[in-house]
Amino acid sequence: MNAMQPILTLTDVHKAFGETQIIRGVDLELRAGERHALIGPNGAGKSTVFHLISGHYVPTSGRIHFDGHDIQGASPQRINRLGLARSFQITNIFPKLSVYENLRLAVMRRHGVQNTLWRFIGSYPKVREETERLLEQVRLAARRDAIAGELSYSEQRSMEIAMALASDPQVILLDEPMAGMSHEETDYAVELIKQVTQGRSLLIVEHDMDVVFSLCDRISVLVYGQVIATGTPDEIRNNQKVKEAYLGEEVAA
Ligand SMILES: Nc1ncnc2c1ncn2[C@@H]1O[C@H](COP(=O)(O)OP(=O)(O)OP(=O)(O)O)[C@@H](O)[C@H]1O
Repeated sequence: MNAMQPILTLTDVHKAFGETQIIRGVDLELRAGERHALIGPNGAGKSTVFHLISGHYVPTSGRIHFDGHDIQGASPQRINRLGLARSFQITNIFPKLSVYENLRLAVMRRHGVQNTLWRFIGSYPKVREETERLLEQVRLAARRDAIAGELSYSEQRSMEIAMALASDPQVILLDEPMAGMSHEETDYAVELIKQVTQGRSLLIVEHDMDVVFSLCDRISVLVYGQVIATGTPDEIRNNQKVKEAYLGEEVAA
């Protein structure tokens, strides 16, 4: 991985729903190995940008380049196979299966072993090993036999991160991973995210400014469908345009 090199680049990306322009020429660069936050007021278009990157929405125009590939218009499955994973709140978790079984399924998916018995048998020890490693990584080893649907709120968030890691992605997208967490849970999740994103790139949407400023190397500010500034936490804190357009007291604080 070549630090400072962009691994994901959005160039003049637009998205309209009917007549309504929501994303109005977004330029955004995620560098290899960095932790990057996308912040902005409610309705600025942050989730829409994530949907565009992950292939759930097709841009109206513009270019999305990921690790040597143009991915605008590609399917979410193809984008995931290329090495970009997005943590979804609970959607691809089977609530009645155990934590271990869920993670094993996610790991098996990566190895393409769900269909072929012979390949499944051949790679089984590897699947087990990787599943165990994931459990350790997100500190859920003690909860391996718990039913996924019965995990505490913050354990569920850890599990979603593990599900995203199962594909061994170069880039991880996290959409408000701390939403609804207590202060202690948030501190714990920040440490966890720091640890599991080592050697990967992170793009995160998060409303908790303490989290954003302590976790991220760089921040991009999205206002009304456009990135108005990108920089280090200090640069963003002192950026006049950002202060005026959006954060004001929060950034100055
Ligand atoms: N599928 C859709 N069809 C029409 N309008 C949409 C669609 N998805 C999002 N929008 C609109 O686009 C705008 C941006 O929404 P988006 O959820 O991307 O903002 P956000 O920055 O993530 O907001 P928040 O911080 O509140 O989550 C909103 O006005 C929303 O109503």
